Amino acid sequence: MDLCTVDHPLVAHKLTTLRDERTDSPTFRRLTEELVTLLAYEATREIRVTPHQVTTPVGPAVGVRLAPPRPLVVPILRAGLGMLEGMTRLMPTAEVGFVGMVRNEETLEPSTYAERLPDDLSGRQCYVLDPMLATGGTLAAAVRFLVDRGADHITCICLLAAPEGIAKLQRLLDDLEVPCTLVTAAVDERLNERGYIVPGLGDAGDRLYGVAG
Ligand SMILES: O=P(O)(O)OC[C@H]1O[C@H](OP(=O)(O)OP(=O)(O)O)[C@H](O)[C@@H]1O
Ligand SMILES: O=c1cc[nH]c(=O)[nH]1
Ligand SMILES: [Mg+2]
Repeated sequence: MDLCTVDHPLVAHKLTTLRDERTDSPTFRRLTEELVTLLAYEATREIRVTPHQVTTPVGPAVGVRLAPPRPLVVPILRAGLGMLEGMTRLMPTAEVGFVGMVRNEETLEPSTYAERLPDDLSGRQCYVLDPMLATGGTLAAAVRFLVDRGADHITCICLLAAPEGIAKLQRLLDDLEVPCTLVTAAVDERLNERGYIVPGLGDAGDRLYGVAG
């Protein structure tokens, strides 16, 4: 798995406000969308295009357009839903599939409670959205799921990643035969004893949807 940490002052600025415990839910949601749009620019570098000719008011121009089949964007519910709008704004023709996963806060093991994806993902480029890569269990299971369905190119977009989670993802996806890239705004210091990213931003799902603010 390739790792891309997006090093950009605007990303760092927005991420700092996102981390701030005083940032309320509406602002948190808006910043999440803005950050995803910035990360998506990097994350879609390998998106497949095909030559396409148009006529400008002055004459013919050869350009490109996205190649079929349409890319698939997969937010991991619940927190990943906060990233969907920011992604589809950049790629409005993408198809969207959903996976609902929750981490057991005692064992830190993920379980899947919902899934709505195309049955056959052969030849599809997939973009998995989840703000937090902590122990890595959730994202590893989601990537496996997509590859088992035939996806042949996977890009995961996270806002924050822990070194432990990146290492686990590398280990668990070692045998993957399709290209897989992780794009993140930052790699933080470590996980705490409860599996939370330090310094992180707390519980992303709660800050997006759970806590009034
Ligand atoms: O890397 P891991 O250790 O597996 O943890 C990361 C997962 O935890 C969070 O979701 P959570 O389980 O809290 O569900 P939620 O989105 O409904 O809040 C986060 O959005 C990831 O999906
Ligand atoms: O730091 C963390 C770890 C898992 N899930 C979160 O929302 N935050
Ligand atoms: Mg949560």
